[in-house]
Parts: sequence; C-alpha cells; structure tokens
Amino acid sequence: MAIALKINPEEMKKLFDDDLGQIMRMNYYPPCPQPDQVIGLSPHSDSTGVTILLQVNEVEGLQIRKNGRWVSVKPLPNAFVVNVGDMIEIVTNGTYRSIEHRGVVNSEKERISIGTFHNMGTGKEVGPLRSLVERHKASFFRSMSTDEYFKGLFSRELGGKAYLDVMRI
Ligand SMILES: O=C(O)CCC(=O)C(=O)O
Ligand SMILES: [Fe+2]
Repeated sequence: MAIALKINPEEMKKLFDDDLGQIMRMNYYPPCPQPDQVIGLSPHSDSTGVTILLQVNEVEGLQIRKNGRWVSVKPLPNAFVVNVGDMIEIVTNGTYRSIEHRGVVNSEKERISIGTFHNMGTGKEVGPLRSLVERHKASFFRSMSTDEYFKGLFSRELGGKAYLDVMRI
C-alpha cells in the first residue's frame, strides 16, 4: 500500500510494527429457515487496519455494500478475503476506503468464518500520515491515541461506517 501511495514504507510500517494488537474472531451462524427474519452480523466496517478473513466451510454469507447494494462475496477454496478497515482509511487520509460489510445466515447450512484483525498497537496515534496531509493540503480525519480511538469505538453500537464520521473533520 505504501508503495502504491508513493510514500516512504517506514512511515506506515512504524504504525503497524511488531507490537501490533492482533485479534482473532470466530463467527458461528446457525442455519435459519427464515434467514431474512434474523440478523447475522450487523452492517459495519472493521475499525482496524487490515482484516484477513477465512470463510471456513465455504458457505456463502459475507456481503459487501457496493454502490448502495449488498453484493455476496462467494467463498473461494483455500482463499482469504482481505478487507481494508477504518484505520487504513484514516491513515491514508481517505485514499483507501474501508469496506462496509455484513454477515447473513443461510437457510440450510451452518456457517463459520474466522477473521484476523491487524491493529495499530497501544501508544500510537491514529491519524492521517503527515506526508499525505501535505500532499492533499488537508487533513480529512482528526488524530487521536489508539486508546482514545478504541474507547470511543466500544462506547458505540455497531453501525455501518458511522464511527468514521466521528473521526472525519
Ligand atoms: O462472517 C463473515 O464473513 C464476516 C465477519 C466479520 O465481518 C467480522 O468478524 O468482522
Ligand atoms: Fe467485519
């Protein structure tokens, strides 16, 4: 990403260095004969940096919002889905957009997914990279400590990409 953005990779690397907070979540969606009547995983964007997701038993259920429509991400055997999270949108000053997505349940089959979320560790600052602010001549997001960022996040309900609007200037 740093190379594509033509910035010094060190600038990005030092945010996501060895002490990054890595979280793993396993999601289990039991089957439901009326899938449209239940909530699987509410629409959200991952608040983290990059997410690596495995659709374990290759049952469809992950959907992304594209041009206002929900589009299914079909599981590919032995393949990961890589999602851009809010931290990357903020750090890149809006160049890489985080993706809104949700998990829906299947009428017949159970579904299992495992996500690995790569965060900036504690003691870092979540905010647009200085080189990109200079290039864009504007900072589109405010900056705050990772602690403050997560405190704000966990005091809210999961709701689309709404937390990014809190960060937006
Ligand atoms: O079950 C899925 O495919 C999506 C999981 C997800 O979005 C998450 O755990 O944040
Ligand atoms: Fe997610």
